Order: sequence, then C-alpha cells, then structure tokens
Amino acid sequence: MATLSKVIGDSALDHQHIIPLDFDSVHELPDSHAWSDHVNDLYSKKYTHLKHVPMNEESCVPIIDLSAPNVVELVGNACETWGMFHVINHGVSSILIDDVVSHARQLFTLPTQQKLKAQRAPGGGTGYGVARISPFFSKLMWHEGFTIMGSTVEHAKELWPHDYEDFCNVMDNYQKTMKSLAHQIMLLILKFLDINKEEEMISKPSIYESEGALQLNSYPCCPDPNRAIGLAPHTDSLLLTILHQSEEKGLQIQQNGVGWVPVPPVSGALVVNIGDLLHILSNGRFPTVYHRAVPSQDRHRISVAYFYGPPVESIIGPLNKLPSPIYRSLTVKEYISLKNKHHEKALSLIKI
Ligand SMILES: C=C1C[C@]23C[C@H]1CC[C@H]2[C@@]12CCC[C@@](C)(C(=O)O1)[C@H]2[C@@H]3C(=O)O
Ligand SMILES: O=C(O)CCC(=O)C(=O)O
Ligand SMILES: [Fe+2]
Repeated sequence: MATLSKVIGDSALDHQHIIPLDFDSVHELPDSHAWSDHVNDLYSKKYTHLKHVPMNEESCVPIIDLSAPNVVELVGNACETWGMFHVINHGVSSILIDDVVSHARQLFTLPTQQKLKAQRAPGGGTGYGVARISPFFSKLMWHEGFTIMGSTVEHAKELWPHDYEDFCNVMDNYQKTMKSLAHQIMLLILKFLDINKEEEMISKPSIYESEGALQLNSYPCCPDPNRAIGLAPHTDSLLLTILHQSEEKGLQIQQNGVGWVPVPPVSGALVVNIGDLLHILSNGRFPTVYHRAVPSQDRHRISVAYFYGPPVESIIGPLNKLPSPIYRSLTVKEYISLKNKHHEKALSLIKI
C-alpha cells in the first residue's frame, strides 16, 4: 500500500536542491534569494480562480469559536467566502502547542551540519529540507522545513542521538491532536454541505478516514525582508491545513481585487485553511486559498502546519450530492503527482 510519504517522495527533487541555505553564515541577501520587491505588491491578477470576497481593507479572516451554537454555519460561511478562518476554543492545550514550537525552534537552531544529518532523502517525504514547491520558482526561499509523517524517530536519532524521545513524543502527540481536530472540523463542513454520512460512505468512505503530515517551518531573520520570500505563493494540496503561527506575523493570503492581505496571528487561535482536495470535494464552492509567508528582519519565525488528507489510494471528486461536477474524480495519489508536476495548474487539468 502506498503511503503519503512514498507518494510525495516520488517527485524526486535534485539532491542539491533539497539543502536550504546556511542562513547563519550570510549577512546580505544573496542574488539566489532576491525576489523583486513585494512590499508594494498590492494587486496581482494572476490568481483569478479565487472567489470574489468583500473588498474591505478592514475585513479580516473570521475568528470562529468552536463551541458556538451556530458553529456549522459560521464554519461553512467562512469556507465559502474566505477558504480560511481562525478557530478558538479548539481544545488543544497551549502547553502542547508551546512544546511543539520550542522543540521546532531547538531543531532549527542546531548547527547546519547537524540539521543536514536529518536531511530529506531525494526519494523521501520526511526530514529536513527546502519546501517541495521550490523547483517551480527561479528564486530560492528564505525558509527551511522539517516534514514529519507518523514516527520521526529515525531522523530525531540523527539529530539528538541520546536525547530524541522527548521530541518524538511531542510530535506524535501533536499529530494525533491535530488529526482529531481536523476530523471534527471536517464533520462540521460536511454537515454544512448537508452530506449524509451513510449515503456518501458508499462512494467516498475515504473522506471519513485520514492520513496527515506535519510541517515545521522556519523563517530565519532576514537581512533584506522586502526582497525575500519565506514561502512562495501556493495552495495546500490536501483537504484542510491547521496552522499554528506563534506571535510572529508573516502569513498573507491573496484576495481578488485587493492583493496580498496579512493574516496576523490571533493569540491562542489556530488558522484553518481549505486545500485543493476540499475545493474539489465541494465542487468549487469553497475556494482553495493562495497564500505565502514573508520573513522579517529581526524575528526568527516558526510555524507549524498539519496537513489533513484522505488515504492516498482513495478516490476523490465532487460530492455525489452536488450537481454538475466541474472536476473529474481521481485518486489522491494521482492528484498529488499532478500537483508535483504542474503546481498551480493541477486543478485546471482535472476540470471537466
Ligand atoms: C502532505 C503534504 C502537503 C505538502 C506536501 C506534503 C508534505 C509537505 C507539505 C508542504 C509543506 C510546505 C508547503 C507545501 C506546499 C510544500 O511544499 O510542502 C506543502 C505541500 C502541499 O500542501 O502541497
Ligand atoms: O508559515 C506560514 O505562515 C505558512 C506555512 C504554509 O503555508 C505551509 O506550511 O503550507
Ligand atoms: Fe501552505
């Protein structure tokens, strides 16, 4: 049986391209990492498949209390208009979150040589390296990542031979917690779409099961943040992403007619965003959000993203109930390889 790790590893990157810059050793932005100035980047016509959202400077991503009585409607409306929302009262302990962030920080502050011991293998999905979308851009990103799918023991042992258990336990615990939160949010969304579990189970049992991945992101202090990009514009591929961004701002979303809009961290909240597979499942009703992260000059930003998706062998397509499918059905595996090959064009390739 294929696993998520195997499937994403199959899109092998050139070995050299997996290794991030040794950020500590550079004091000026190298040409390889110099993008054009993006601070005045207020409007981009490129991403037109996003639904139109209110053009209001003040408008910001909604904050949803998961214990609210009308939570189904709140979540559903946010999915339709924004494809993104903050959740509060999510039940995830702040101790666990702080623990994950401090372990991530500890990992990224290791000397480069040490981090490279846990480097992602060319055909592998997990470990230390650049973002997988890197080959689609001519410039490199001010970013380093560490991807975890299930157990991270092998890599952790390389990083801390005598002292790896704590890291593994915290990451395990966080993955389990995120999986159950993602499942809970997914059920709210299906309820909003008026999906009857028994009916839908017949053709798409997969949407009630899951596979996931955890991505630790690091954006070191950057000598010229206005010309650097932390994580280049992309949509997430799977169903839902749950992101924790500590106190540091940096996340931005592309809003039609407005441009790049910052999504500043809300204390205690987690950010949920729709990925391509949920966009497909909803037959285009929920937009998949284009987003990026920008670095800062004096803060080393850490973010933690959990990607929630169906098993890779399962078939995904617009829900049966929704009329006139605009996308064809395909296996998750097939979609991931399309995305790995064609990046943002993947969705248009499966349009009917
Ligand atoms: C399960 C996933 C989701 C992946 C691929 C794989 C593991 C790592 C994820 C990320 C993490 C960083 C951004 C992204 C765009 C990337 O480059 O790697 C993500 C990608 C996706 O959502 O497409
Ligand atoms: O660091 C962030 O705020 C965004 C991270 C992200 O988009 C991702 O990991 O897919
Ligand atoms: Fe993302």
